[in-house]
Amino acid sequence: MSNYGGAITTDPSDLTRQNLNLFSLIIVSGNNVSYNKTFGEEDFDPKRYVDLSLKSNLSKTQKTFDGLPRSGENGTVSVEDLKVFIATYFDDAGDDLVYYDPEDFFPEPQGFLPKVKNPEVRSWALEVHALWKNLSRKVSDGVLEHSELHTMLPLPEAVVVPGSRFREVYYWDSYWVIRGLLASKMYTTAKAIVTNLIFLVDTYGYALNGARAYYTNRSQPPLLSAMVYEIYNRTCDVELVRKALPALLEEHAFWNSEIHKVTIQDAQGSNHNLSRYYAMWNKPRPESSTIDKESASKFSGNSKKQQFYREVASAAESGWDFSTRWMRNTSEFSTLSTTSILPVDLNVYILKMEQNIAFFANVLGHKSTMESFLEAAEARKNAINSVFWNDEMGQWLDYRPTNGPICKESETWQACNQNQNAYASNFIPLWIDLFRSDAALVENVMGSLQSSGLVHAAGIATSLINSGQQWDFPNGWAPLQHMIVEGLLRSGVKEARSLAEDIAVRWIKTNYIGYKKTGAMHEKYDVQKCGAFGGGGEYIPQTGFGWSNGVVLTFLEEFGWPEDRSIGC
Ligand SMILES: OC[C@H]1O[C@H](O[C@H]2O[C@H](CO)[C@@H](O)[C@H](O)[C@H]2O)[C@H](O)[C@@H](O)[C@@H]1O
Repeated sequence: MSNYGGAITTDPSDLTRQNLNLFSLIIVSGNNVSYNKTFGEEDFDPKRYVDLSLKSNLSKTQKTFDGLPRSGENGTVSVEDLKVFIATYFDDAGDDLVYYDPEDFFPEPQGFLPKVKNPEVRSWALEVHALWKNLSRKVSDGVLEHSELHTMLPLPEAVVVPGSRFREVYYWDSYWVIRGLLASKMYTTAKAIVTNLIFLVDTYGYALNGARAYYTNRSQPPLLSAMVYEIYNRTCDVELVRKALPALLEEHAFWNSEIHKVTIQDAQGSNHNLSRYYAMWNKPRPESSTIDKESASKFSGNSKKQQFYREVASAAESGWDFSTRWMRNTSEFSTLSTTSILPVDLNVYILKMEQNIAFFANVLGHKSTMESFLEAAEARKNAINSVFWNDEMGQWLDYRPTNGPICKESETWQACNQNQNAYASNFIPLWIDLFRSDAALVENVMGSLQSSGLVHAAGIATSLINSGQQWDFPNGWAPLQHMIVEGLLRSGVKEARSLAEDIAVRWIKTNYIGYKKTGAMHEKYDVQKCGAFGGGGEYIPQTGFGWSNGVVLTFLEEFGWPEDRSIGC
């Protein structure tokens, strides 16, 4: 288990032990191979190289690599030699996961989306449902027997991957995959995903960003308790709750540990504890090493570079990699300052975790745990209201303490430190029953959402800033649509329900038209145009796609689709 209390717990030699293969070593150590300029095709993706697995042990492979002919001042290896070397010593990326036929998959499960009456929509929904088969995998015997040759981690159960370059399980994606699997009645597969995440918490002390050795320095938005809650709601599986509770307590401690916890004193002098993202890593991300090095080249001096790398990895921990949300100057990527920001959504997820732990403790009869987590939830709710809520705007805003990097001593709250830019995350508290139980508040927030400029023809934009980063305008992401729609829907306010349905219909249509045009479900969409997929960021747009499939199925289950409603834009 990792000791996340320290500043950095994982160095490259540690990574080697944890299966990070030769390519990550080459990339991490900055060896003289310039991949992005001299090697590979136009769609070069550094992640591919850290996903390859070694055919035999590292020392032999390393020796051969060291012996390759070099030229020029930098001792560059030729593209041809490198290609031969890779083909000889590595198996392909993706070979370490094998296709898996989920036992609970049926082409048309009993009771599938009963409210979807329109035949065209129904037949598409069945195609989306069938994608679970394409995305189901299990780790190969090679990974289980020789994990030192792979960056893939040896998960005990079958997995559902997002798709394309994302060949491994991702933490927060799994929540929407599970929501979709529940609509598809695939309860065994949903539980297997949770079992894998519990395995990661048991092994590392927290749920990793993804199931790869190079993700062992950070987590992702903490939604494990929400996954267990949804599965329990459908299956009443008390054993699952019993298995999950210790892992959830451990995860809660992780997010409240020294590196994540920040104390803010409000205008009335009361102290509030909130959490931030903070990756245990201050080097280039192995899966995006060439890109990170190039971005860091602006900084002179090791310590500035290291701080920048930590901000980058922490933004990846947020799931919003990358976004102007994390930049002090929204037009300058190098001003990334993730660890200096208290994010609304992270604290909402932790509040949900606290509520869920209290609920599970009650199910298992652990009264004192229940009471202490009800108290923790109440305290965090107050903190969210005191630090993030902006009454004039009717939104919850990220908070950036005055003095830049968050210091140990408690900071005093100032209104001007709230980030007033419109982000979809400003509305995520609606997802929590504690915030949506007040009808007047819901109406206020709903009005604010409608006038924010975020609601577009094909869904809710991530932000209003077109920065070229993928978690900004004009991209819309399935998880953000889902949390806001579900929040509005469950508020019980009539107008909020109809706004929720309106957004869900726009989202379903854009997914449908995009699917008909391209034959695929996409990772993100362009909310300006119905049927257009999103772009920007550091990799080419991906298809598959776990959370998009999950959200479409969840929306169709909730709202249905009447026979006479057109699916065209
Ligand atoms: O390889 C670059 C980054 O890719 C991941 O982030 C994106 O995809 C994930 C899977 O769908 C998603 O969870 C995340 O929100 C996306 O931004 C990965 O999670 C990053 O850590 C990684 O550096």
